[in-house]
Amino acid sequence: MAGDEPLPGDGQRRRYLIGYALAPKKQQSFIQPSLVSRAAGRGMDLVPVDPSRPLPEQGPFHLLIHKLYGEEWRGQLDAFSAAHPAVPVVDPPHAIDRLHNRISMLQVVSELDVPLHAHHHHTFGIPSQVVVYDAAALSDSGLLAALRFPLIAKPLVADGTAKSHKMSLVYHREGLRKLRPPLVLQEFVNHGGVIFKVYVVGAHVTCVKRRSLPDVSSDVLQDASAEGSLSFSQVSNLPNERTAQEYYDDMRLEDAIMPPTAFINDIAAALRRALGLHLFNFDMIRDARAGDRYLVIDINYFPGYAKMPGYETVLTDFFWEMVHKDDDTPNLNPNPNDEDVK
Ligand SMILES: Nc1ncnc2c1ncn2[C@@H]1O[C@H](COP(=O)(O)OP(=O)(O)OP(=O)(O)O)[C@@H](O)[C@H]1O
Ligand SMILES: O=P(O)(O)O[C@H]1[C@H](OP(=O)(O)O)[C@@H](OP(=O)(O)O)[C@@H](O)[C@@H](O)[C@@H]1OP(=O)(O)O
Ligand SMILES: [Mg+2]
Ligand SMILES: [Mg+2]
Repeated sequence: MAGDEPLPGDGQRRRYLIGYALAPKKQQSFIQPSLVSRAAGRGMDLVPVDPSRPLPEQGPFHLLIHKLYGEEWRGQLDAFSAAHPAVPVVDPPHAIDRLHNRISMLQVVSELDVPLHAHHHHTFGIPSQVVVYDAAALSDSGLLAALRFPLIAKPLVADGTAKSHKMSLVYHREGLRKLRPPLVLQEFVNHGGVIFKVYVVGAHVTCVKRRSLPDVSSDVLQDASAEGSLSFSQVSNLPNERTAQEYYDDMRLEDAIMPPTAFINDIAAALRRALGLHLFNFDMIRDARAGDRYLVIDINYFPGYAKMPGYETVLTDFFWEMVHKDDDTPNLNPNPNDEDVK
């Protein structure tokens, strides 16, 4: 049974079992020895879940974290939650689903309730965009009338496959012909080549700067002989080898000013509530045309936390909060010094 029984061999101090169900690549990046030992020092053991075996044969778990998809896995989680309603599953599949479609993903941003008066002239939103389901719609001038070039064409589905990250920058109408719907056509907004990635882990929020696509000049847009479109994939996640151009981009990255912390925290908290998720990040750009206007362009479930400074501490605190969520007695010492951490 998952839950309150002390585990065998527990000794004096109660231990907690945290099951993780992750794809091999994710497991390799996220489950670092430094995270495992920090969590162990707080009484929490991270153990891999084998999704092909029934969950009741594994565990007993006090918390399940996962980034796996498919009907079978969903069935396993539903059965687990029905049997152990008190054990948190981070996060519920139905809440994650919303991030698998680039329209529903950003819709939530437009509906957020953030007290903007608290943030002076800072505002946020999303770029103008339309969804295109079939090739015929690409030549529908009515549909495109609402958009200004350049555009970014993004696959409608964001399901973690390499295909779902393959994008095109489209400079003019001709460039639309090569595209394969279903996709989202989104206005490309010049933003100084820097993107802000905001990592959310429960109530914790960290914002980091990353390199982004460079601004598109009006010369490029007016050059009728230029290629109509340019393909790319995961620009903000590129390896660290740098060309001269990238070296220059890095200098711009250092110079870029972070958005105000309170502004970011309020958007993150509102998004967390609206999405019903604990683990996600969102990408924000600063609209170069409009001073302090920020646009959310992407939201990712369970992103690459190992790239976040101090991730071991942040994630360990989060696990601790989750396994103690239903404790009756208020904990007087929620942040004890870590034990056994080398
Ligand atoms: N509307 C936009 N205006 C300007 N640049 C954009 C816009 N949308 C995306 N970009 C650029 O393209 C990159 C990829 O877009 P997006 O983040 O939507 O893709 P993704 O594949 O989901 O990324 P991730 O790896 O973060 O999941 C962004 O990091 C940013 O550099
Ligand atoms: O490892 P995963 O497959 O989860 O890849 C995720 C990747 O994290 P990684 O750095 O650990 O690869 C994330 O990077 P950051 O935003 O944190 O930079 C981001 O690109 C997500 O969109 C990816 O998730 P996907 O959209 O593909 O599901
Ligand atoms: Mg992104
Ligand atoms: Mg994404």
